[in-house]
Amino acid sequence: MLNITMIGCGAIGVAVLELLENDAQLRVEHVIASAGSEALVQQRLASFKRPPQVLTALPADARPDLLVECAGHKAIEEHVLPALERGIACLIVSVGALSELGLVERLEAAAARGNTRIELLPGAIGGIDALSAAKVGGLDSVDYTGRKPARAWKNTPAEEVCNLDAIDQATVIFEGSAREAARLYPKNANVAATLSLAGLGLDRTRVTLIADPLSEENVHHFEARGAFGGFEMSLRGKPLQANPKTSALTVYSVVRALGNHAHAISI
Ligand SMILES: NC(=O)C1=CN([C@@H]2O[C@H](COP(=O)(O)OP(=O)(O)OC[C@H]3O[C@@H](n4cnc5c(N)ncnc54)[C@H](OP(=O)(O)O)[C@@H]3O)[C@@H](O)[C@H]2O)C=CC1
Ligand SMILES: O=C([O-])CC(=O)C(=O)O
Repeated sequence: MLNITMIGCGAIGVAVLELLENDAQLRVEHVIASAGSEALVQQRLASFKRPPQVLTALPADARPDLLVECAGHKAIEEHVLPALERGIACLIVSVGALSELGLVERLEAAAARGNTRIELLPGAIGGIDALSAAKVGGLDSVDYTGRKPARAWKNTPAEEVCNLDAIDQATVIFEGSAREAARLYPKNANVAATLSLAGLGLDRTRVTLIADPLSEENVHHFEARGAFGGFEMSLRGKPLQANPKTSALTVYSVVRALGNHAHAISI
């Protein structure tokens, strides 16, 4: 059985724990919460048969098989980098964090010192395997459009672009590079960053973000062209009730990735 530590226990974390509750091969022993949020997280876990222990940092002697980040950009600096140094393999969903200059190199160096690995999870998008394979032959362009219901853009810079409560049609709230999208919309542009890291990079991947009051889905659409030919995909994700910014597929992506570490055949 794999012993897992999870960072963050919000919409994604709780849903992952629910799916793993009866899993014979994967066990989340510890959850790392923000300082001051331990009691709240314990409350969220109260109905679990064997709730994980809630901590605010990984104990010095803890050696989980895997550490999975489901928290947000700041958790990479705070928890993932030190865990890598200690040789703990890490899975990351807040891929947009890697848009910060120098962070990719710091993660690589920490993993090399710890002789371990980092896995960036596809989260709310699919087709990352095809895109990163296409990159081997050379890519010419990758264009991504992220469309979410207006409420998903609350408390983001989109509020300065339009009145999210008043718009009655789809409204473009951002056009630019994936690097800038990830900086401005950390909770909404992880897909943009993931596509960039798999494909043309953060500065050459073109991003359009749309607030759509007529949509109930988080729609991720991208088109890639290159030596391999062309490829486009549209993924219409259902948002999680607990957090409309986040698609349910992100939860399944975490469970799939953890399962791939435990099962004899990974797919
Ligand atoms: N790759 C992808 O496709 C996607 C990635 N994401 C990423 O996943 C993250 C989590 O999403 P979601 O669960 O919906 O968000 P939530 O806000 O529902 O939950 C995040 C939880 O993590 C906790 N947290 C934040 N920072 C830290 C920290 N440094 N250490 C420990 N706990 C922390 C928060 O606690 P508190 O509020 O008490 O700090 C909160 O409980 C998002 O921020 C986003 O970056 C999300 C969707 C898709
Ligand atoms: O969950 C989603 O639909 C994607 C998301 O928030 C992101 O790209 O950060």
